[in-house]
Amino acid sequence: MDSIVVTGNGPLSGRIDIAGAKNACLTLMPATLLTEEPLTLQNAPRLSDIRTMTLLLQSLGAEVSALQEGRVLAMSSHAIDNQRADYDIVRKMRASILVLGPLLARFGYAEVSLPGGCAIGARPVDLHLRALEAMGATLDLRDGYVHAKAPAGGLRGGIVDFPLVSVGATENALMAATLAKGTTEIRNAAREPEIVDLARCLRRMGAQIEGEGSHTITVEGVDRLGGATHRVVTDRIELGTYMLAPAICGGDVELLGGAIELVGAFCEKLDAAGIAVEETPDGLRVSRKNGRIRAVDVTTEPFPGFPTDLQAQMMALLCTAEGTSVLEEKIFENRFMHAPELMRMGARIEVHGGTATVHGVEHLKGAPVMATDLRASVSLILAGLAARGETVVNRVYHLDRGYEHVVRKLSGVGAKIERIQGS
Ligand SMILES: CC(=O)N[C@H]1[C@@H](OP(=O)(O)OP(=O)(O)OC[C@H]2O[C@@H](n3ccc(=O)[nH]c3=O)[C@H](O)[C@@H]2O)O[C@H](CO)[C@@H](O)[C@@H]1O
Ligand SMILES: C=C(OP(=O)(O)O)C(=O)O
Repeated sequence: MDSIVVTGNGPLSGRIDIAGAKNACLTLMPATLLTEEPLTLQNAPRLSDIRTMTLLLQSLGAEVSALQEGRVLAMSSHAIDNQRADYDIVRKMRASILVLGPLLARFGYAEVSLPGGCAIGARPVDLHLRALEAMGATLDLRDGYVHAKAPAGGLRGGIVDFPLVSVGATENALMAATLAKGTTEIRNAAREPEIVDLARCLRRMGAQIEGEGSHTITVEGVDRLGGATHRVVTDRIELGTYMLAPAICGGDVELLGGAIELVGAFCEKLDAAGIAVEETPDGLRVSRKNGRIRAVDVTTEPFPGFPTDLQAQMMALLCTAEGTSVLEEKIFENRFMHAPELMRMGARIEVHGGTATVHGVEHLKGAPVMATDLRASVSLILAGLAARGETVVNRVYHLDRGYEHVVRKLSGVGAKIERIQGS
């Protein structure tokens, strides 16, 4: 298995291109299932999760071609001949559940393997299922699969009232509602930029949607959707991750394609920690002058709050802050697995349930560490950039799910980082 070797070597400077969002692309791709006309996505990230979604769509009979070195995905679902999403693919990626709503809405039937738990938490899909039931679907859980059936005549609009905010369940409900008969109101909807991006793409395909980005989304079902070409929104998590690179080891880096509105709550915490962020014509510039980072407290929340997907990376920064920071993880019940690995590098962290208390130390020391999930992996790389000596991050396949060309991007701004091929 490959590993990444990072050696702390001082301030960074230069520019990093931020890719299209993994989490937007993973919901835009299943939207192809809603129409027999072509859907083309531009600014797609080149990631293993995107390849997994490609395989899943192809297993259903969709045509998916990666053009321009993977930056453009040309898809067509005119010949879907299978409505069963198999365990072998679904188990690799939780976002696979996002084919359920579109398949059910267009074909009236779908079988999708339950994705199961994962390292960061149990992550049930009950809210996805409740949303589809509110549109008249009958669901049966058998042999580890969800067997979903629409009523005769297709899904019907209804009230989907989520008891808690779920990004994926909002996406499934939104996609299904576009082809349901009548009006669907999605209450307590997620407001993430990826939801807004999905709604914009669906609207280009002919859907009638209002209210995306607010708590209530209203969808007027249409008989059919057409094709579209859509540019995937910037990846706010990749953006935040690379904003932390100059924050953690000093310097001045411009993030091309970045925008404050994607990372508002995160920028407020950087400001409190003493990191300067300014808008430029091409994106955002982050700089850190001399002196230590200040400790800050962070609580993860649904958008527009501080994202759980940046919690691990923020913890890496706070390990060397002056003072004590408290991080509260409110979205996933087991998302501090990076803490013991950071402690191997000399960090002082105490974890009690969903709270991690980080006592800042002067500096971290390089060590061999193990990546446990996607964002944990990159937090260890960030910590390694600021540590004294060499850090070897093992098990980097998690990283390939969500970060394209991480070595090229970071070495382009002066970091000492290389990938070692495993056996
Ligand atoms: C592919 C993708 O876009 N992944 C993102 C998406 O995941 P995902 O869509 O899976 O996350 P959710 O927003 O659904 O999860 C939020 C919380 O709701 C719970 N829940 C969710 C669904 C459900 O049916 N029942 C239930 O109890 C989850 O266990 C979790 O505690 O949003 C998360 C929260 O911002 C991000 O960390 C993930 O990177
Ligand atoms: C948790 C993440 O992704 P997924 O929902 O695909 O597991 C993530 O992007 O940090």
